[in-house]
Amino acid sequence: MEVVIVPDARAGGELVAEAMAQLLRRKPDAVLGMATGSTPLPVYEALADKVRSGAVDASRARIAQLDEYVGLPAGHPESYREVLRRQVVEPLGLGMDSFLGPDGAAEDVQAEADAYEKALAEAGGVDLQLVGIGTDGHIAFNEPCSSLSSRTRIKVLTEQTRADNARFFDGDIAQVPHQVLTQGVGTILDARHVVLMATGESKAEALAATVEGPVAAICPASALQLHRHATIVADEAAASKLKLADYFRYAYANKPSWQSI
Ligand SMILES: N[C@@H]1[C@@H](O)[C@H](O)[C@@H](COP(=O)(O)O)O[C@@H]1O
Repeated sequence: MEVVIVPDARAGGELVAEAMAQLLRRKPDAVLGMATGSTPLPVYEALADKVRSGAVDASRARIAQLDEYVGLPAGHPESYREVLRRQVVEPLGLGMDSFLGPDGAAEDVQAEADAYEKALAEAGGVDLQLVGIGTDGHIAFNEPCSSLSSRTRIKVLTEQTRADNARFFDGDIAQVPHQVLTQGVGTILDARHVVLMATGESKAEALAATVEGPVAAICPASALQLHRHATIVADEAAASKLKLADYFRYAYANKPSWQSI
């Protein structure tokens, strides 16, 4: 995996948005897997700027959802479908016909998960999957000890993740659902390129386990070590516990100029 240490979240956002733009120039109907949370926001802002300025045409892009709360009523502002509609689909000038995602309000949740796997396969698979990381090393909503070959399915959140996400629910953990639908670790590994973005000190420990620890289900993000094209984009604070940080900086500074992330 390549580890790119950037000065701040804004620089990371620009780098990842440019990789998405390059992909769209090469493959205009690419499937972009988009994550929720605070971390990817600079990517979405930078990509929308590129679309507005005409630097890239995203009109044929397809947007795929990573995970979703179970049981929030359709249209709930914190359902990830709504979050991605506000933060990605609309700013890129797309309609929801470009969007792929499971319905967290479906009655038969496992059937919905299976249908989502099928929809992703029929769309030709995800070209670039952006993920964040939880403080416990989760990717999407694959909590510690998730199967590293899991597919989209229902999961129960840890208390820590619910506490971390309570800020989106008026700071009230009681409003954060216990159950979620999430792409599995195996589903994420099927994407052609996976980009994990991490910013801030609170992610430093999980990031060190992801990059330099063993591949282990206790840190689901460590499964990215098995991916042939995984890129970690971390700011200085998130990278602060990496033992090989100097090597990663050196490698990035000396890579071929034609090679993007
Ligand atoms: N399901 C999401 C993850 O996809 C995200 O990576 C994580 C971290 O969010 P943040 O980027 O806000 O720290 O939050 C949630 O748990």
